[in-house]
Amino acid sequence: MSSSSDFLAVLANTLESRLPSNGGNPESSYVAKLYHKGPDSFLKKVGEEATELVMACKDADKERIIAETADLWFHSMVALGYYGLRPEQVITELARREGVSGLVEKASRKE
Ligand SMILES: N=c1c2ncn([C@@H]3O[C@H](COP(=O)(O)OP(=O)(O)OP(=O)(O)O)[C@@H](O)[C@H]3O)c2ncn1[C@@H]1O[C@H](COP(=O)(O)O)[C@@H](O)[C@H]1O
Repeated sequence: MSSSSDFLAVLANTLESRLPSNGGNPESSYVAKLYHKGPDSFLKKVGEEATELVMACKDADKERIIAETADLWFHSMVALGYYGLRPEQVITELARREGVSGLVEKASRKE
């Protein structure tokens, strides 16, 4: 397989193709169905998957942690796609933060 970010880009292209404006069919596609129903449908899933990830971590169940993280990332990407955003933009934001301690960044906000 190509790099992880390439994979995310391919998945994002698939999600984009499921938008109503691109002819996504809610009868044959789970993502198109979410987009057809509107933001509440996938925002609810983001909340549910985050909670399920917390529970998997509490149980220290590594297989479930991976599966629930995949569900959370996937539904977050569905949200990104709906708002016309790309995973590359999230990766760019994380890269921008690279090397900046969270403690230092937080302290800089208090000034
Ligand atoms: N990565 C995923 C993916 N991960 C999870 N899911 C679906 O997300 C749904 C919700 O997961 P849950 O565990 O909450 O299952 P559930 O209890 O049945 O959920 P609900 O009934 O409440 O929706 C399930 O139907 C999963 O199959 C996914 N559906 C699609 N993809 C990707 O999106 C692409 C496009 O999918 P379609 O639009 O369906 O063709 C696919 O080719 C995949 O690459």
